[in-house]
Amino acid sequence: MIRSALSYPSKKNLVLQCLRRMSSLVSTSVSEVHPGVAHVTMHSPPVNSLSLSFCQELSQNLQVIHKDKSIDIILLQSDIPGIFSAGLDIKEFTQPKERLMEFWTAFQQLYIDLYGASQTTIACMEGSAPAAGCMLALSCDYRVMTSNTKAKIGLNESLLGIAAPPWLAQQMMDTVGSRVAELSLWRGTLYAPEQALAIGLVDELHENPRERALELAVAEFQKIPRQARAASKTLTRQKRLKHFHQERQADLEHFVNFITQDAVQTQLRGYLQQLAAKKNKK
Ligand SMILES: CCCCC/C=C\C/C=C\CC/C=C/CC(=O)SCCNC(=O)CCNC(=O)[C@H](O)C(C)(C)COP(=O)(O)OP(=O)(O)OC[C@H]1O[C@@H](n2cnc3c(N)ncnc32)[C@H](O)[C@@H]1OP(=O)(O)O
Repeated sequence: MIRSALSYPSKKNLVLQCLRRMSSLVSTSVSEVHPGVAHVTMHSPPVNSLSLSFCQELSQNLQVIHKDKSIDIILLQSDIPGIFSAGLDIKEFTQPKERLMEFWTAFQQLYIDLYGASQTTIACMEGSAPAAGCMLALSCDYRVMTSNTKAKIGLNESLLGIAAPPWLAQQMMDTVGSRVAELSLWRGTLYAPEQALAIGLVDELHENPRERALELAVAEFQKIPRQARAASKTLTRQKRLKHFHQERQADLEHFVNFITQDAVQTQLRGYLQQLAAKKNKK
């Protein structure tokens, strides 16, 4: 089910391209909520976990927006209460090798499309963002998180018996500094909003992140000339993206070799069982 609320008819280009996709897309929608400002809304119940098709769809929507020169700010949000994104779909890790490769390639592409977006991007987190959910947020330029203490954010991969890929670990280091990242990576720390704010993992807490993000976009960010925002992003991100492209194939091989190890597969199955058991206890 795709929900599209393109409220500015003048943006024909964006509208038409999104409408064309509506028949095949199921988990994200795009809507222009203010001139130049687009919401990208994730809706893949129960927890917006990033499956192969979800990664591909999100990427495609971002690519459509990238081409639309009338949009200069993207607000990434979820409409599942209490959840931003649960990170990668763990069930994908148990698939055959060819599918694993396709999956990781789609996840890499999503990183490129979000981290490399020329538009200014704001993550509006009304709920938890573990692991690759945190990657989505780290790839944005600005992060507004709910002040609800039930929400958590961080890189918890080590608790699944795996590790974040190097480029995600690097995003964490770039954002919170090496030492805090180092500790949080091996501990798999998930931070409550106040803690996340204290270490600089998020930029602001707000009881209504969507409202705050739109206010920031219009009252603050759009006042800075678009080309200056884009050029500033290039200054800070170009080197990382260039390196990523150089290492992309090696990263893919590394992922497949790592994830297909028997010990890792056993650990992941155990983690999925823990999640199911937790749900049954509720
Ligand atoms: C030099 C050496 C380097 C080595 C590294 C090399 C390469 C890299 C290798 C690997 C990298 C792999 C990278 C991984 C990044 C990831 O994103 S891993 C995913 C991590 N995510 C999580 O741990 C989140 C787990 N989920 C939760 O904590 C909670 O579900 C929640 C998000 C906080 C929500 O809680 P809530 O109570 O609302 O919901 P439930 O827990 O009841 O869940 C509902 C339903 O959803 C299923 N589910 C939850 N999360 C996932 C998920 N990530 N994938 C798939 N399914 C998920 C859960 O099982 C329930 O399912 P149901 O019982 O069938 O309804």
